[in-house]
Amino acid sequence: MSLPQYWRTPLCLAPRPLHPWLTERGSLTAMLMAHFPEISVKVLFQGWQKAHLDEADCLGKAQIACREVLLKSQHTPLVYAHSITSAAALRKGFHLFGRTGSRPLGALLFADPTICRSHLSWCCIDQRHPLWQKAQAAVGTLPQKLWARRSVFYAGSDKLLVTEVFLPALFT
Ligand SMILES: C=C(O[C@@H]1C=C(C(=O)O)C=C[C@H]1O)C(=O)O
Repeated sequence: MSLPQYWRTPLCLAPRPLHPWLTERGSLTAMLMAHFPEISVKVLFQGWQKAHLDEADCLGKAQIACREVLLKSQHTPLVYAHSITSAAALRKGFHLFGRTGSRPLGALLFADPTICRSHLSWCCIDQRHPLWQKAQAAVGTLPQKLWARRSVFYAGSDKLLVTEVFLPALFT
């Protein structure tokens, strides 16, 4: 069992070039588009899976609907994103979640003024964390430590937990 990665890590411990990316409260996709050419979404997985250990407190331990993507600039991967919601939320507040396709999820979330967002939290993850393992499987060799952020989007009482892992092109 992997050790818990702490999502209350002080921002000052993150590499300074990552601070604007970690703290951006608007659409991360829009921010990437403003800094990199030809941003695209490569869908890696869209389906049902078990919540990770550090997600269970947000969405419980039942099977959850999951979307995993790479946000890329041309051939360069920039962000590995992992978004999860409940079966009930798929029928209600996040009914478009399963039909996003290669459109960025943010385009849907930030277009709906009724959807709210929690505070952002960040964490340094390593090879013990499933998201570090999935990012490496998707892009190949990665540094031993990566920084990730996460927040919860709310549609009424329905929750969508979005975690974004920042890849080396953004901090090296
Ligand atoms: C939430 C946003 O959407 C981005 C795109 C995602 C997707 O297409 O699955 C997931 C997380 C984000 O990196 C955003 O742009 O802020």
